[in-house]
This record gives sequence, C-alpha cells and structure tokens, in this order.
Amino acid sequence: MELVVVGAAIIADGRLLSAQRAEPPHMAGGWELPGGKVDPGESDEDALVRECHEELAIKVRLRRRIGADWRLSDKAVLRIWTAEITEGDPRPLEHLALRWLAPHELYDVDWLPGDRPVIDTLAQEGLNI
Ligand SMILES: Nc1nc2c([nH]c(=O)n2[C@H]2C[C@H](O)[C@@H](COP(=O)(O)OP(=O)(O)OP(=O)(O)O)O2)c(=O)[nH]1
Repeated sequence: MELVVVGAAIIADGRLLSAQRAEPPHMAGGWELPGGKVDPGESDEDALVRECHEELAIKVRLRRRIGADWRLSDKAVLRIWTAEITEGDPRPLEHLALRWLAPHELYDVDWLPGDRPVIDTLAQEGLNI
C-alpha cells in the first residue's frame, strides 16, 4: 500500500514557515513543510491538523491543495495544503529550527529533495494563502 505523507504550507504575513528535520540521520538538517504520515483510518486533512499541533503547538485551518500527489519514492507520495494559523505561535517541538521565509528567501534553506518542486510551485504563485 502507498504511504501518504501530508505537509502544510503555513503562510502568515506573506511568509512561508519552514522546519528543519531533526531525524533520521540522513535527513537531519534538511528543511521541510511541517506534517507527517497519515495514520490508518485517518483522513489526510485530519492528519495534517494533528501533525501541526503535535510538532508546532498550533491550530491550523487548511485552505487549498497545492498540486496533486508529489512523488517522494516508489512507495510514498506527499500531499500539500496551504494553511493559516488560527491559534498559537509555532514552536519547534520536534524540529531543530523553524524559519519564516519571505518570497525572496524561499531558496535560502536546504529543502529536502521531495519538497523542491512544491517550493517551485509556491514561489511561482507568490505565497498566496
Ligand atoms: N513532514 C514532511 N515529511 C516530508 C516532507 N518531505 C519529505 O520528503 N518528507 C518525508 C520525510 C519522512 O521520510 C516522511 C514523513 O515522515 P515523518 O517522520 O515526518 O512522519 P511522522 O511525523 O508521522 O513520524 P513517525 O510516525 O515516523 O515518527 O516524509 C515534508 O515536506 N514534510
């Protein structure tokens, strides 16, 4: 069965929230969109709201899907939604660091390879929520 990973393009004040992975070792230090694996029986959207709460201590409202399935490997796809924060200030509970990126800073972090086409799309669109 295919593994589904969901990610949030959290946008506030025209900037995108990026998060630096702490593990596993071969991914540590790389930057990603907050999110994670969808649990069995869970909807993609519920999983993404849950992951943002677990990882960042915030509540988010999902807005719209970016693209369709972004392939991560032969076994996994990444699904992305834009999101707004409805409660809290993001804290890196499971990441090494968080960084808000303005449009001209979108390529200042070392994105995980699977995220690069997503960031290209967000950059082309201009960080609209
Ligand atoms: N969350 C997230 N994961 C990504 C992105 N890009 C990317 O390649 N991945 C990969 C990294 C991981 O191999 C996988 C997500 O797994 P995860 O470890 O974050 O998921 P999880 O929070 O459910 O963790 P766990 O159950 O394994 O502890 O997808 C991204 O933008 N966001």
